[in-house]
Amino acid sequence: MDRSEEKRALRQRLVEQRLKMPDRLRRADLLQQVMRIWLVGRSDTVIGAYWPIKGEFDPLPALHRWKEDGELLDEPQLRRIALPVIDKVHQTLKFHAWFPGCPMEEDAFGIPKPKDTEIVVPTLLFVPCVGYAVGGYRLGYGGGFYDRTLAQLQPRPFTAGLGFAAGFLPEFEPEAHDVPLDAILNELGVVWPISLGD
Ligand SMILES: Nc1nc2c(c(=O)[nH]1)N(C=O)[C@@H](CNc1ccc(C(=O)N[C@@H](CCC(=O)O)C(=O)O)cc1)CN2
Ligand SMILES: Nc1ncnc2c1ncn2[C@@H]1O[C@H](COP(=O)(O)OP(=O)(O)OP(=O)(O)O)[C@@H](O)[C@H]1O
Repeated sequence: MDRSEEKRALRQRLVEQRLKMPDRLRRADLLQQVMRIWLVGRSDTVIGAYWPIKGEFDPLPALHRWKEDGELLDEPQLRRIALPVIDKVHQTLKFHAWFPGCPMEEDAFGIPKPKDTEIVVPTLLFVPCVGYAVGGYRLGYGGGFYDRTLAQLQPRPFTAGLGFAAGFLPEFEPEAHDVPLDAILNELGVVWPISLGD
């Protein structure tokens, strides 16, 4: 098997396993808590996330609460959530404002995306992971959209991968185009960067 066939087989196995996860609700609840605690230390006002597919963790409930927390704190700048929209020409992602109930349409992969809302520039991106590894490396669906987007975005947003513990890949070998994530969170806590304690 060559590298791309190997990655395809690995993706398929991880997605099937994720869809079958018996305790996903509990694990998702834990990861929402990890996200909320982690976000307390950040000062972002625009966060990019994703509309979950194929058993991905849903980051939107925790982000909606993050947005409401900002309103309670009476911050001068309103907090905003954004979702990715594929730029067909450049094969990269742009981020459009999203709010519950916002008009949506399906993209080429059948993933709902905001319809005609404002383009915004997130300072933090939550990135969905099929698998992930030490070093901040990530396995996605093979479109290369995040790699291409991160290679181009100026200034580069802080990137935080989200995945379940079962997606951890101890033997993953990154490729030259893989842009490492700055942090990775799973339902057990922050798993990258590895903290060595004080
Ligand atoms: N929820 C979510 N939205 C997202 C992404 C994501 O990873 N998750 N993306 C992140 O980039 C972009 C869409 N990228 C995608 C790339 C490929 C496939 C896909 O369905 N691929 C085929 C073939 C996979 C293979 O080669 O193994 C498939 O799964 O059948 C879906 C989305 C933008 N939106
Ligand atoms: N910076 C880049 N410029 C051009 N092509 C790229 C770049 N980064 C990745 N690619 C291409 O995208 C393809 C898919 O990459 P990879 O298998 O790493 O995707 P992935 O990270 O799993 O997918 P995704 O980000 O869509 O979830 C590769 O064949 C690669 O050639």
